[in-house]
Amino acid sequence: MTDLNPTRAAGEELLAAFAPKMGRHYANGRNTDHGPGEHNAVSMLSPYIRRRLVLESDVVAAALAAHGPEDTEKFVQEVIWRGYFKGWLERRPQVWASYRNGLDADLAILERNRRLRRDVDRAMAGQTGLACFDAWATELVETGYLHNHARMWFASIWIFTLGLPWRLGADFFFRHLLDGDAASNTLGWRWVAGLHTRGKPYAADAQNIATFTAGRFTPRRSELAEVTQGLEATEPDGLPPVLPLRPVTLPQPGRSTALLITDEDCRVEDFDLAALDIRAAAKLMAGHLRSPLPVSELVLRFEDGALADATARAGISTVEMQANDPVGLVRWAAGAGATQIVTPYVTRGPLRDWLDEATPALAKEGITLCEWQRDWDTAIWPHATAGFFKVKRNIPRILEQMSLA
Ligand SMILES: Cc1cc2nc3c(=O)[nH]c(=O)nc-3n(C[C@H](O)[C@H](O)[C@H](O)COP(=O)(O)OP(=O)(O)OC[C@H]3O[C@@H](n4cnc5c(N)ncnc54)[C@H](O)[C@@H]3O)c2cc1C
Repeated sequence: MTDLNPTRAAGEELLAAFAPKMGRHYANGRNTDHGPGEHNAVSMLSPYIRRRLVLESDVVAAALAAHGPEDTEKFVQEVIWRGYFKGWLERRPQVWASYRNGLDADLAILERNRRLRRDVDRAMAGQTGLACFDAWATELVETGYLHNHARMWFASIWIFTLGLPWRLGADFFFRHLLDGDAASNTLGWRWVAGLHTRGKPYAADAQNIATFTAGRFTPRRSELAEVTQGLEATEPDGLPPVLPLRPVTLPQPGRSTALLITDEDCRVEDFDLAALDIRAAAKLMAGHLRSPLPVSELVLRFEDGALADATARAGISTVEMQANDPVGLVRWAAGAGATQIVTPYVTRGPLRDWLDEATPALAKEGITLCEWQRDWDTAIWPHATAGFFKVKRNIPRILEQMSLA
C-alpha cells in the first residue's frame, strides 16, 4: 500500500485493473484476508475513493459495464455503504461530536492510568501475544491499509477480548488508515461495538478467522472473548434523533472567490471553475486534524501528493495552507479581496469542525463559505436515516437517478 501513488491517474489505473474482478470474483472472494501484498480479491481503491480521486459513480459504472447488475450486486452495495455511512453521520452530527469529546476524555484517562496506557501501547505496537491481532496492528502501521474483515476482527478483539476503550482503537485506525474517514471509521467501530445496529455487536470468532485468513492464523477459541453483549449500556439514551441535512450555500458566479482545495474532494475540475472570479486558491493540509495525537507520516504524505495532483489538474496556482488557526483562513480570503470561499462539500469530521470554527470570523468579514455538492451524495443521503437496509432497498432508484441503471 505504501507504494500507492496519490494521483487520479493511478487511481483510475487501479480501477481499470480491478474492473474484471468486480463481479463474482469479488462476491466469492472478498471476505478472505490474504495478508499484506496479497489483497487481490478486493479493490484497495479506498484511499482514492475517500479523496474522490476516483468517484464512486465511476467505480459503479465500471462494475456494471463489465459484469451487469446481477453479478455486481455485492460490489455495488459495498461502495454504497460508504455513502450510507457518510449520509448517516451528516444526519446525526451529534454522534461525531460525542466521539470527539469522548476521545478527549479517554486520552485524559490514559494519562492517569498507567496500566491502561501499557495495555493500549502493547496493542498498538502489536505486542499482545495474540498472533493475528499483532500482525494486523503491524500491517496497519506499516502499510496504512487493512482488509475489511481484519478491521472487523481487530476492532472486536480490541473492545471485547482486550477490553480497551473503543474510541482509542478508532483513533488508532484514523491516525493510520490511508482511507481514514470520519464516517466509515467511527461508524465501523460503533457497528462492531453494537452501538450502531444496537444490541448486535460483532464477535471475532476463532474458526471464522482461520477460514477467512486461509489458515494464516489459527487462534484458539479460548484466546478470544465470548461476546454476549455490546456496549449499548454506555449510551443508555440510545441514538440521537435524525436531523435535517445541513443547508448548503452554493457558489455564486461572478463574486470574487477564494478557492479551497482539500482532500475531502480532489476533483475540483469537475465543477464549473470558469464561472468563478477566482482571486486566490489554496490547498489546505488538514490530515493532522484527524486526532489530538500525531497522525501517520504515510497519511500526511498521501494527502500532500493528492493535493498536489488536484491542483495540477485544476490548472490553478495555489498557496499551501495548514489547517491551524482557523483565523488564518479568514485572513487569507480577506487579503485576496474574496467575498466567497468555494470548496466541494465538506462532510462531518475534523475538517468540517475546523471550518465551523472559522465561520463566525468569516461572517464578520462578509465572506460566505460556499460548497458544491455531488449528485451521488444527494441521491443517497435522504435514505441514510436508519439501517443500511433502507438504502439497499433504494439502490435501483439511486442508480436510476445517477443514470447508471
Ligand atoms: C472498524 C472499521 C473501520 C473502518 N474504517 C474505514 C475508514 O476509515 N475508511 C473507509 O473508507 N472505510 C472504512 N471501513 C470500511 C471498509 O473496511 C473499507 O472501506 C475497505 O476495507 C476498503 O478496502 P477496499 O477499497 O479494498 O474495499 P473493497 O471491498 O474493494 O470495496 C470498494 C469500496 O467500497 C467502499 N466500502 C467497502 N466496504 C465498505 C464498508 N464496510 N463501509 C464503508 N465503505 C465501504 C470503500 O470505498 C471501498 O474502497 C472500516 C470498516 C471497519 C469494520
